[in-house]
Amino acid sequence: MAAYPRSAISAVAITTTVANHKPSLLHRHFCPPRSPFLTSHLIRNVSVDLHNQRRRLLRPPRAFAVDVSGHLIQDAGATLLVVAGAYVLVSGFDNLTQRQIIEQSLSRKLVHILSGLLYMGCWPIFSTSTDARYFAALVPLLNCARLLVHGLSLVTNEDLIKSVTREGKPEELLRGPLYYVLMLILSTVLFWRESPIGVVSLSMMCGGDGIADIMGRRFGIHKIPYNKNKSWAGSISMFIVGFLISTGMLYYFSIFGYFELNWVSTIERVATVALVATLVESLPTKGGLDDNISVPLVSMLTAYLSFGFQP
Ligand SMILES: Nc1ccn([C@@H]2O[C@H](COP(=O)(O)OP(=O)(O)OP(=O)(O)O)[C@@H](O)[C@H]2O)c(=O)n1
Ligand SMILES: C/C(=C\CO)CCC[C@H](C)CCC[C@H](C)CCCC(C)C
Repeated sequence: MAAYPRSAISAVAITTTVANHKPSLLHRHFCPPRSPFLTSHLIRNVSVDLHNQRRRLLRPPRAFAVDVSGHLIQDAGATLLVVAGAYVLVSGFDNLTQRQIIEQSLSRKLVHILSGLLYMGCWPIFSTSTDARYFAALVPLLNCARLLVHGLSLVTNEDLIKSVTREGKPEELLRGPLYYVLMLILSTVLFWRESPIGVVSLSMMCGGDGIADIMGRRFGIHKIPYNKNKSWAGSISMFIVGFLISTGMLYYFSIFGYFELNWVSTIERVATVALVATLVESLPTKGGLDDNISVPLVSMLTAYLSFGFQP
């Protein structure tokens, strides 16, 4: 850094800010320029017109404004896109159920598996702004409002009821589906894409718990000794698929650089979370906690204890 005249460094910082719109302004102000061509070019400019360069030095707030409005547009666009995606998913499964291509119970579980996983899969399209998580959380929040309005029968929407309830009663929207979107909001705001805790917990709730139902209904002949409503097929599937989806999602987010993981210890930790979540899901819960609350919460606690808090 000492090799560069201070004026040239500031000029480069401002020029690169306007040209690149990268997130950290401070970082760019204190890093040497990357291109030697750019440096010599700017040094020439600076020596020719010091007055103009001083005027440019007064402009960082403008560059900052460009960054902020860029993030705002990106986050608002991403939110709209994901809201539309959620609408298409629910209507699409209603359509498949109406045409009797799939049963209502399968549609409900596929919406359960896909909506949360696709929602997480969309997180990288949000900006690097600190507010991005709140924009993302708007999507389950809007769905939460939708479930409340229809669950309380203030408005009737057959599509939503057919694709996400078991018996087709509006009040069912106020249980499993509502808890599900509340957990999406909680995890988004608390952990976002920056911590493995939220990613693993939501993967267990969406992928693990969802597959336990699908496999348990089809192949669940052998029941678990302490719970005649659950089967070995359901629980073993939950453990294996929950583990695989969690690891896959962690890998996906690590590709974007949101966190770096030691894969040997990560695999052990994810296996622990999957095991604890599967055990909790297999317990008898007559009138007790819904799986959409117990599975993500116990996964968060176990992941917190094994990964440590990485907000
Ligand atoms: N470990 C598991 C989990 C579920 N199932 C089967 O999957 C179906 C649904 O289970 P579950 O999700 O626990 O039922 P509910 O809580 O009543 O429904 P939901 O969670 O979908 O609201 C049942 O046939 C159950 O036997 C299973 O065999 N083994
Ligand atoms: C049936 C469900 C739970 C019962 O166990 C899931 C209910 C899902 C909600 C009605 C819809 C949630 C939508 C997500 C917040 C966003 C999905 C976006 C994506 C791009 C499809």
